Amino acid sequence: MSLLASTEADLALWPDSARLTADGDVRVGGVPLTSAAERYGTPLYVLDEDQVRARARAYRAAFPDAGVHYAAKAFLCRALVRWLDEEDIGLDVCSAGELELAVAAGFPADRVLLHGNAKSPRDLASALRLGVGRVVLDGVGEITRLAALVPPGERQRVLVRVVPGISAGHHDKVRTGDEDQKFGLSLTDGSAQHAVARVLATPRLELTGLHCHIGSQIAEVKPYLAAQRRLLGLRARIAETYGVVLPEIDLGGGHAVAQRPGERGIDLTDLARRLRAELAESCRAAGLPEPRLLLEPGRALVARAGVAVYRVLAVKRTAHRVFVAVDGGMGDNPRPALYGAPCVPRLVGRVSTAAPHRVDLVGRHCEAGDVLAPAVPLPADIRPGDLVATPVAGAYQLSMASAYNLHGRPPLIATREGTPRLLIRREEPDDLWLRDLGG
Ligand SMILES: Cc1ncc(COP(=O)(O)O)c(C=O)c1O
Ligand SMILES: N[C@@H](CCCC[NH3+])C(=O)O
Repeated sequence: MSLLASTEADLALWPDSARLTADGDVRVGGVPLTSAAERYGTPLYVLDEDQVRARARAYRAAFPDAGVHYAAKAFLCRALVRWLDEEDIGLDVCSAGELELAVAAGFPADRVLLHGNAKSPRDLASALRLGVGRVVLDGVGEITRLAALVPPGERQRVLVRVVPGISAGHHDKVRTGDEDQKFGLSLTDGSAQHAVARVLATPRLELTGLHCHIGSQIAEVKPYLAAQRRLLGLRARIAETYGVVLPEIDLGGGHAVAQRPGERGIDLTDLARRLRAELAESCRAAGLPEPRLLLEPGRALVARAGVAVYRVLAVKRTAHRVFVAVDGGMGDNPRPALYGAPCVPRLVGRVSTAAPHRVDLVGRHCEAGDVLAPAVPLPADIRPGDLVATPVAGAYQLSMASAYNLHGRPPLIATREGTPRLLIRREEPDDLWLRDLGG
């Protein structure tokens, strides 16, 4: 990133509501970050409710006939679940914990999909007890385990997760469409076809469709078209062999957002148009009715709505570097350490006329690798007590946060029309000690 790009520090990556004020503060959802940091302490996560709702509406507008299921692993809390329900978005969960929280918040279980490459007995029992809409089968062994739990006379709707042989995404660790990884059933070695045959022969399961998820942070449309083609090919063979026309295909999530200045996220309108055109063409050629499309975006619904706010605790100059250490780090945002993911900080709360300097923005955890952003420009006069905020913080930060070094996890507030609401309180040392029974 050039030094200039950061001094200009436009708010393109920030929520649409973000406004710079004359004194160097930034308002998000009408709430000044300095006053939020004063009131709730730092590190602090801020989620702009209107931004989440706007993204949900953008999906509904681009995919009016599809089922859009938010991938709860990106971030989950009860208020968010209610906003999504109001915006007619379904959910994708991957544990009993996520499912139970959503249902406790009033989310209708029949609009939830349950995922997991290794579903526990509790995951499956919870899914059946709460009446989850669909279980996405990820292995042949799961077929009998699930069927055995379905009460007599009832049927559980399921999808089969297929490995389409197409992978994409920002890092090897999140590419999931290739052969020889832990997710899904291979088309190439026949496992997917075998699972389909088994499900069709299992009276307590109803196969509604095929699923794939090729990876995360994908900005191009082409990999989705290729994956859709594979699923439609299998669907056509199933129709030929068994006379069963599956009513759904699920292309998973993975839609990219801009994480750096100048970057672009996926173009939803283009994605929708090209998927729909190809779906229509392929089904016409096969002489089959079109299936309903399901999608599972996580990041693309919430990432840009989130901002993380930190307080600078220390500035250290060494022979070749300047370290700016904040009161968070890999505990609340493990993405830079895990994937080298970008993080674009800006000074908030005062105007600095000092020239930008390259610094390493680091956390306060006991690891040399606790670097939030290496070699990023911040004003040369940055000092302890300053606030630094990082945008695009709404996905896979708090949901992947840990209490490493017994620093509790940060709170999260929602902002809307100038009003902050505390949605998740700070995790205090007491919360952590309570689990330690001392014996
Ligand atoms: C099965 C499945 N669906 C959806 C998602 C959501 O991905 P993203 O947040 O990149 O949209 C994931 C995570 O990558 C996933 O594993
Ligand atoms: N946690 C990953 C994406 C999620 C992968 C889940 N299948 C990231 O931050 O990029």
